[in-house]
Amino acid sequence: MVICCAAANCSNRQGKGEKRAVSFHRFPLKDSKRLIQWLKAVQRENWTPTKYSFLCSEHFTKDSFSKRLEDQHRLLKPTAVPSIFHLAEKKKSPRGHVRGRRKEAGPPPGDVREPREEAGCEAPECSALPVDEEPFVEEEVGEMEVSVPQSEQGAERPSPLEGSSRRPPDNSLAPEPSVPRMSERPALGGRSETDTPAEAGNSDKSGFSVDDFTPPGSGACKFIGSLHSYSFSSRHSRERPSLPREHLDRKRLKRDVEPSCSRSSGAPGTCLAGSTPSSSLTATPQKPSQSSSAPPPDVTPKPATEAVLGQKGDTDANPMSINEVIMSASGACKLIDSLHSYCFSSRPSKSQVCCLREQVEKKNGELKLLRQRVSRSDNQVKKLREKLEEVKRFTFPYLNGLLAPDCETPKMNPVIEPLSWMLGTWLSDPPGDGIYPTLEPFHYLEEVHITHVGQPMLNFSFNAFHPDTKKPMHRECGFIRLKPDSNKVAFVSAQNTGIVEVEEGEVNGQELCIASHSIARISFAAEPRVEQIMRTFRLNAEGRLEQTVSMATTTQPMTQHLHITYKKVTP
Ligand code: HEM
Repeated sequence: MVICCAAANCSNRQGKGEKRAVSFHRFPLKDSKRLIQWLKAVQRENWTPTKYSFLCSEHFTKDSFSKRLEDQHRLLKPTAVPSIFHLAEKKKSPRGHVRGRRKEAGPPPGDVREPREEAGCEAPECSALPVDEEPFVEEEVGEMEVSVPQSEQGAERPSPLEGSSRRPPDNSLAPEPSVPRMSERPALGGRSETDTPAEAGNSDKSGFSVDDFTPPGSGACKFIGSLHSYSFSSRHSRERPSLPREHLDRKRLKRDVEPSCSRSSGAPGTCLAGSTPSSSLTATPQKPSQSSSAPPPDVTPKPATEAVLGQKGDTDANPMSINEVIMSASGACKLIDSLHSYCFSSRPSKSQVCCLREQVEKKNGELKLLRQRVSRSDNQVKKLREKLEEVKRFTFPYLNGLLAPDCETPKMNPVIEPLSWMLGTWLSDPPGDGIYPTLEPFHYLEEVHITHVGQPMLNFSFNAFHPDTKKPMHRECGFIRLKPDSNKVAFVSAQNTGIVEVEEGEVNGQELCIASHSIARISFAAEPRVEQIMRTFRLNAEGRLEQTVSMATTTQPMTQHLHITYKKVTP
């Protein structure tokens, strides 16, 4: 790491051949009031300091410094404001360097990430210093600044006021005996002396490890961690708009991971760049004795840049404005931290969603089973209905008419009105009685349908069943007509025994008396032949329909054959 002075026309940098020590001091990023004072004094346009920006001690008056009691080490006073600048002219530095005016739109000089070719840090070793030029970086314990004394190989030891140490010519990073505080610091940088940039691959090249922001196994946190990286990289890009991103990344990769001891091959423990995390901008002074009595230093690897330049809590600055610099110092990380908080707080919801999804899938499975059960039940119900219909047909065949679907009854023809009392469905009640001289008495069930369809006639059907077996017996059907404007009735019937007959008579009130007018029979009808038939229908006082049938055969005179009473079951 090379630290350069951010002042225009100042080429002071750490590690450059200097005859005298110059210390470097961070910009007071956390003290907005004083930061503005610094920026006004620096007078650099379109530039914003970052935590990697420094001013060298040449821009401060002598009274800006104080001495630490313990070792007379020079400290920048917390109220110091730079005031010594050479802004207008080019001049040759006392050390022979030409101070070129910095490019205003270029990346910040003095920034440790500044490319080597940029003004103010043009030394080729800026990004990869030879080991023997590896800068001695001392973490200044005074408030605000990191004092980075530079020493030249073989140069005289600088005064305590200007710096603190130099490295031995043999490239040993052994501490200066007069600066025990440094010698007591082991190589606590983000990497050990044997680390190589490749070995530090887990660390972001900006000096921040992805793991710094990413809890293991957390995809969301990795994303948020990338926001951190973007926060730094995007600013970096804005500061170098003319450079391709790959170029920038390559440079940053190379430069940012190299703390002052990164390439050191010196003896272990000689790396003085490894500052502790306490090297924040508000670090309090340390006594030399504290080091000797302090517990063993934390050897946990730290991100390289953090180890060298300060805590990662010191956010980089946004180059857009001073206010944004201040805001970004605290706001950006707060925002990202809040994303972390949201990330963690939202996880229970995600698990709840997963839980609910499992429940929904489970319910869907149950619903599928229920549908299968309902389907099976529907089939069972269908089969049961079919069985019931079959049972009804066999048990109460005369009820078929009752189960017939309803249909709108047409308006009755007035001609048949005298016979309207016969309309309806009738069931035998009690069973009918059959008698005849040649027969054993018997009983039977009968279902009668007497209807009309709007025509001037009645339609009838008589269906007899065996009372025990329910098997069909005698059946006949036909029509009953009325002669208009009279009570004369014609009864036309066709019987299953092979007889077709016409009976005529009169209707009187609720009684119909008819007698055979003509009887026809099939050639193979059973004997004895029916010679004459007489019937009487009446509606009795109880509202029941009664029928009486008498007949005369070739062997028997007119004798009653049937009597039955029906109970009306439908209109
Ligand atoms: C107007 C309608 C009917 C006429 C004209 C009629 C006529 C006859 C005749 C001629 C016989 C033979 C008698 C004999 O052998 O001497 C007979 C027998 C018989 N009829 Fe009727 N019948 C009628 C209605 C019924 C009805 C509604 C039943 C009810 C179940 C019935 C049941 C019987 C039985 C059981 C016999 C005896 C066995 C047989 O020959 O089949 N008849 N019927």
